[in-house]
Amino acid sequence: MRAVVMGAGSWGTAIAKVLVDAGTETTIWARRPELAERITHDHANGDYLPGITLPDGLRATSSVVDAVTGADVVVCAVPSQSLRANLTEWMPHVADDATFVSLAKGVETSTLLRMSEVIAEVSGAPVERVAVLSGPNLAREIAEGQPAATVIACRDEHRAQNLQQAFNTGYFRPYTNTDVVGCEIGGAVKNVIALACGMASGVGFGQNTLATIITRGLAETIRLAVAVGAQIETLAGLAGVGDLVATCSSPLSRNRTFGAHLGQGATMQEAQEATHGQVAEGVKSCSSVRALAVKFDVEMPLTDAVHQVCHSGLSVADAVSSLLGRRTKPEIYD
Ligand SMILES: NC(=O)C1=CN([C@@H]2O[C@H](COP(=O)(O)OP(=O)(O)OC[C@H]3O[C@@H](n4cnc5c(N)ncnc54)[C@H](O)[C@@H]3O)[C@@H](O)[C@H]2O)C=CC1
Ligand SMILES: O=C(CO)COP(=O)(O)O
Repeated sequence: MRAVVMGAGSWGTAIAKVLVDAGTETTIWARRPELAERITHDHANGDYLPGITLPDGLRATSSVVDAVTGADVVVCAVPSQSLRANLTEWMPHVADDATFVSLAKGVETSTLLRMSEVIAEVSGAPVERVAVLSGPNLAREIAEGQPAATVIACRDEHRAQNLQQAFNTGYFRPYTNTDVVGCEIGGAVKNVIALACGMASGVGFGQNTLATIITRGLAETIRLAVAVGAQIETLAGLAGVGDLVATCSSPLSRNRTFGAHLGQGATMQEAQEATHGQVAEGVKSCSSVRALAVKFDVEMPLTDAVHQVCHSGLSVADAVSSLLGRRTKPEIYD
């Protein structure tokens, strides 16, 4: 099996290292030729993963044709809102029977499509050839070889099992799942909830508040996921609660960090500058997740609040008051 990782940001680079460590022949595509050079010659990607030594076996290129030609597995490692444009450019060079793996955690704002749906639409591939990799996987920890597990979801179980072998190392343990919808909704919504946790910690609230946001965030994630067609068990797994807890608790999370700046009183622009323009997917996905919730008639108060803070100028303090001022209700309802 020959894999190509399209995108040499933090997660693309870490997952390329995983693939090589798993014994899979791997190329990584970087937009900038100088970055491809550095990965090839210095075995480093200091912009995204400073201090990490990449394996000698990892080949890098900035040529799309060179990267994609002959690849059996195309791993899509660019941000959600730019996946469509990137993939459109790559497609003329992708093999007819290639398998796609999406790493992106978001929902397209212009169409409300999940990333696997965007891939199927742009590539014309049947959904059985599109997989998703998602779990509690902060890139830096994985690149350091810290143990973690993940989920590889694909409607074609046999394909998921082949991918499981391609990504399986002594420190990175993939489980298979056929519930692509559950994994994708879990991954997209946890970024929004991580923004809320960041806001709370930025304000100075403690663990009770964070646990409340994580738990109620999971409740609204489950409501949306099930409405869209997911299995509830997936949200109790690595791509649901696992990723939610990791992202909401870790200072390494870009979404949580972005939210923390807002909680400390920064404007959106200041938060963007403070996080050096790094992608915090939840900032855009809170709009598409909220729109999906409206479409499926699902109540998502935390997502609503994050959306209003990020896009309607609501202050974090007012968002807190409005969340706590809602009518009281039972913990469990449909
Ligand atoms: N960093 C992490 O710990 C994890 C990230 N993810 C997801 O993986 C996806 C990629 O994330 P990262 O690698 O962390 O992002 P990143 O910001 O570190 O890197 C993005 C890569 O995409 C490239 N790119 C191509 N077209 C682009 C465009 N139009 N705009 C911006 N960048 C473009 C950039 O050059 C860069 O190489 C995201 O959806 C993220 O949510 C998932 C799990 C872990
Ligand atoms: O998806 C992630 C961990 O699983 C990374 O989260 P951030 O994008 O918030 O850094």
